[in-house]
Amino acid sequence: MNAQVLVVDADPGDPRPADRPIVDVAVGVLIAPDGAFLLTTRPPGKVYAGYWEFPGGKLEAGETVEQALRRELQEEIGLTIGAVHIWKVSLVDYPHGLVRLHFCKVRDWTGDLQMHEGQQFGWQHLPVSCTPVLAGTIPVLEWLAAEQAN
Ligand SMILES: Nc1nc2c([nH]c(=O)n2[C@H]2C[C@H](O)[C@@H](COP(=O)(O)OP(=O)(O)OP(=O)(O)O)O2)c(=O)[nH]1
Repeated sequence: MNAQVLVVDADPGDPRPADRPIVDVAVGVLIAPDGAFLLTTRPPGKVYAGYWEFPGGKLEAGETVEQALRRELQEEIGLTIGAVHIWKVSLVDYPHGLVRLHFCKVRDWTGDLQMHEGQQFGWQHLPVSCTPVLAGTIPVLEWLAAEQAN
């Protein structure tokens, strides 16, 4: 595995197989006109429940990243999104699986925000006030900070 993989909660006594399948995930970085971005908590019953992340979910068979993002944001938070700009892709090695995260910027949407899975949500600016943030999500905050510094 190359150096660009973020390894999370590694257990030296229980190495992970090198040939695990990669699970693709579409993630929405929803940015409001005032620059605030939406974070939500992982729902009860999921791995890392209660951790803060950007809304999104796994691609289903045959879906593009954009299609999956549209479906997930409708299902999870009740929003119909407009244009999707694929921004960054990262690979994260968790105990539960190896995921490839496709972070997409979204600046327009319609609908009322509804937490269909019992999540909490917050419109955040940097530095974020919510904690804990999911390990695979922390780099996004760094990318946003780097953009703001430019
Ligand atoms: N949505 C989202 N997932 C993230 C982020 N950062 C990060 O490492 N992940 C990881 C956590 C999970 O391993 C994976 C998302 O899988 P998930 O289980 O939440 O996806 P899903 O909603 O399709 O869930 P399900 O079908 O298993 O119910 O991506 C992020 O910012 N947002």
